[in-house]
Amino acid sequence: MQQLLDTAEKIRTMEIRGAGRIAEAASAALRDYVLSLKVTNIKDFNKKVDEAANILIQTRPTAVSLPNAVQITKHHYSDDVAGAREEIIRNADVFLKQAGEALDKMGKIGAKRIHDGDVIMTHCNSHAALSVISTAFKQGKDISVIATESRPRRQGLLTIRELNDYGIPTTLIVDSAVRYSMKEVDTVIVGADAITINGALVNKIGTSQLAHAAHEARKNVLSVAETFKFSPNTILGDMIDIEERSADEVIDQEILAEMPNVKVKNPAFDITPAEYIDIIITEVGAFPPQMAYTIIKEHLGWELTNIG
Ligand SMILES: O=P(O)(O)OC[C@H]1O[C@H](OP(=O)(O)O)[C@H](O)[C@@H]1O
Repeated sequence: MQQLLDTAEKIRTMEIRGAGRIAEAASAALRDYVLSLKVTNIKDFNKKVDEAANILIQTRPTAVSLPNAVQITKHHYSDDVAGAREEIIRNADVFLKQAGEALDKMGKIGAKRIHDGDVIMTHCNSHAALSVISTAFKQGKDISVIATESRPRRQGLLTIRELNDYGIPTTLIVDSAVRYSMKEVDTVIVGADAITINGALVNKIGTSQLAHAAHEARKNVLSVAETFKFSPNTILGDMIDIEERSADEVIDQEILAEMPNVKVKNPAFDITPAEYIDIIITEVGAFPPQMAYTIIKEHLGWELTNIG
């Protein structure tokens, strides 16, 4: 259990971050947990697995990849412990393999949307978006990138380092320079923490103003999202919970304490309506956001049948 708690803590503190990475870490943690679980009764086994699953799911509320990965991993049909354990281990191994392959597939599909000479704007640090950008570059396309800083945690600094290592010409801007810089941009490429049934994109705070500015300037907006980032529960009327993080990510607590009339809001994500997104690149193809229902039914439909 300690190993699983350590992974949960790393996800909560964002030592492990990125919607895809937290899903993979959670799936692996659950697999390793059942490997070490010493119970003989299937009821006890299921109870323990559910408890562990909930610990992982509760670490971060927004990225739906996390509960989806946990559900995919823990779902089994066995009525004995050995069989259930085997199924869960297999589920995790398949999920981790497919998640790795998805990045490559999305890279190849998305790169078709990038042309020689394109200037791409990206936000935060998305491994999925970077897969598309790096694939296009490796194909020999002459591209450059404008990357936002992504306050308050400045994940943009991770992005520019990775782009630099690929050898891709990159410009770093502060988040408030997005609209000013849009005239130079051909295509906006971002990741996703969740896609809702109405095709809305939930992603790092600031994504919606970037997409709004792109829409105004008639520039393309691509989101790169594995199918496990689509939210089945939004079909059932649930809303995506937007994570509020601590004020000290934004301002020093001591300075804030000097100003009793001031409070800080630090939402980690925002919602971009479907009409500002041209296409969502998944590992099974490029879809308009309006096709979210089909993707959920075909790839995550199991969860709907699970809900009473
Ligand atoms: O799965 P990949 O594409 O890596 O990341 C997807 C999204 O996850 C990140 O969230 P955070 O930094 O964990 O809060 C960003 O919002 C990013 O766009």
